[in-house]
Amino acid sequence: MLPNIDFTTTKAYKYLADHYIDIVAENLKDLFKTDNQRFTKFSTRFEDILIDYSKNRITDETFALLMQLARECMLKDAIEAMFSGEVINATEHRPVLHIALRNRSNKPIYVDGKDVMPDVNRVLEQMKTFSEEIISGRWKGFTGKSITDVVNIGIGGSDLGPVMVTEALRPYKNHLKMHFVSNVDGTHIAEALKEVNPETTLFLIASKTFTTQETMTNAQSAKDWLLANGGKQEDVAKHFVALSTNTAGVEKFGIDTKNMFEFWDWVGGRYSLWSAIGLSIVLSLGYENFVELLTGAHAYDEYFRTTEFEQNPSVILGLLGIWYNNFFESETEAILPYDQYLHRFAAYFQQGDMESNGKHIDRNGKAVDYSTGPIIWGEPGTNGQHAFYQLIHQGTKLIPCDFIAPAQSHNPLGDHHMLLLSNYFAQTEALMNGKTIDEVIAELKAAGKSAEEIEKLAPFKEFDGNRPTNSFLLKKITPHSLGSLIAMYEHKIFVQGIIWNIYSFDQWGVELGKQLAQKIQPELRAEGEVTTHDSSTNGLINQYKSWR
Ligand SMILES: O=P(O)(O)OC[C@H]1O[C@@H](O)[C@H](O)[C@@H](O)[C@@H]1O
Repeated sequence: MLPNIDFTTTKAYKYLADHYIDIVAENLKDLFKTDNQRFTKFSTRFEDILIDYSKNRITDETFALLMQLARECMLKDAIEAMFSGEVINATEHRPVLHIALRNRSNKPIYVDGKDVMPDVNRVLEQMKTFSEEIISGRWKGFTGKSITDVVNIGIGGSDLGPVMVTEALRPYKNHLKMHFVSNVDGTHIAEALKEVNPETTLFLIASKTFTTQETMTNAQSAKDWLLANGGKQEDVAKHFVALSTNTAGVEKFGIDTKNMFEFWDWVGGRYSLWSAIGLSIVLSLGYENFVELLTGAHAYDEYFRTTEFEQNPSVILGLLGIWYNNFFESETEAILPYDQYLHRFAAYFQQGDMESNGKHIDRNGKAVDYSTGPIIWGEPGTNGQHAFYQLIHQGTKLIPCDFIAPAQSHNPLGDHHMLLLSNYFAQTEALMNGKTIDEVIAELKAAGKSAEEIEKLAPFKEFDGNRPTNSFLLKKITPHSLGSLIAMYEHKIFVQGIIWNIYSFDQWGVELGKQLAQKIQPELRAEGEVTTHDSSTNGLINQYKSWR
C-alpha cells in the first residue's frame, strides 16, 4: 500500500509556505557570495554523473524542510512498496516493476507469489539469440538475403524510449538501419517504406496492448506492402515479429507467437524500453550494450533505494521540482541537453513525466486543490539558445531548467565540444547572475553610447537573473551512464507522484479522445451531413467531408 497523505497538511508544507516568503526575496547570486561551500553542499554524484543543484533558490533551511516533507509523506515506505512488487498502480490493480527488467542482481522479485526474474531472463535470452541472428546476417528474408533495415512500428512508450535511446547511443550502433514509425498519418509509414527493400526489412510491431489503433493500422499497411512486393503469407514470419503482452492479439494479427517477445502488465508503457520493447535498441546496438544500459539503470535503482534522501539525486530533484511547482507556481520545466545525440531526451520525458503526473485526482479519488505535474519541454542546447531562451532569461515566467552535458564528446572535432560546453556553463551562470542596470549602463558607456541612448536602451538589456537551474555533467554518454540517467529521472517522477498523492502509473486521461475518435470514424466513412456533435465539431467534420 502506498501512503496516503495530503502533503499540504504536513508540518513541513506549512513551514515551507512561511519560508518561501523569505526565500522569494533572496537572490541566488548573494547566496553564493555568503557561502563559499554552496557548490560542495548542494551537489552530488552518482558514479560518473555530477548533479549540481546549487543554482537553485534554496538555503540549508529549504533543503532540510524539503527533506522533512519527503519523510512526512513516508517516501521511504513508498519506495519499498514499489521495489517489493506491491500493487501500487491501484486503478489498474498492478505492481510497477520496470526495475525488475533491469534487476541484474537477479534477486527474486515476486508478483502473486511467483518470482518474475526467470521470465525476465528468458525473454532477454530470446532477444539476445534473435538479435545475433539478425546482426550476423544469418537470418534471411524471403529471397534469402540478410536483413539490412529494421522498422519499429509503435507509438507512445512503444516508440519514444527506443527512438531516444538508439539516437542517444548512435556512436555504438552497428550496420543495421533503424526506422521508427508511430503516427497513424499514412505519410509516416509511406515515407519509411520508400527507404526500405521488402526482401531485407524486418518489422517490429511494438505494442503492449496490441490494440493501439495507430500501431495496428501501420502494421497492417506494412504487411500489405510486403505481400504486394513479392512476399507471400508464409514469408510474414521472416519479416514480422511482435513485442507485446497480448499473445491472443499477436496471433490474431497473424504473427507466429514463436516470433513474439513477451513482457508483462506490470511494465508501464512509458517505462517499457527496458523490456522486449527495447528489441530495436538491442538490434541497433547489440545485446551487450543493451545489458550495459540495464546495468547502469540497475546500479542507480539500488542507489535510489538505499541512499539517504539528502544524497539521493531523484529525491532531491523531485523535491526541488515540488518547491518550484507548488510554492513558486512554476508551470513548466525545461530539459536542455547539450548533446546532439540526446535530441529526443526531452520528448521522451514529456511522456514519462506528463503521462505519469498529469493528474488532478488524488489517491482517495478526490480532486486535489494544489498543482501537480509540470509541463515538460525542451530541445538540445545551443539550438534552444537561438530560439526560446529569450523567454527563459527575460520573460515573465520562472522556468526551472535542467542542463545536461557530457564532458567527453563522441566526436571530438576541432573546438566544437569546448564551444558547446562554454555555452552550457555560461547559460546557467547567466540565468543565475543576470545583469544589473549598472552593469548595462557601464557596458553601454564603454561602447561609446550617448547618455540619451543609454537611458533608452538600458532597461531592455537588463537581466534579473535569479533563475534556477540544475546541471548534470556526465563524464561521457555511454550505455551505462545513459541507463543511470534515465532511471534517475524516472525515480524523480515517482518521488513527485508520492508527494502529490496521485497514482503515477495509470493514464486514464488518454482514453476519452480515443473513444470519441472511434465514434467519429463511422461518421467519416458514411456519406452525408453530420449533426450529432456540437456546432463546432459538426462544422469541422462537414467541411472536411466536403473538401476530401
Ligand atoms: O504499447 P501500446 O499498448 O501500443 O500503447 C502505446 C501508448 O498508448 C497510449 O495510449 C498510452 O497512453 C501510452 O502509455 C502507451 O505507451
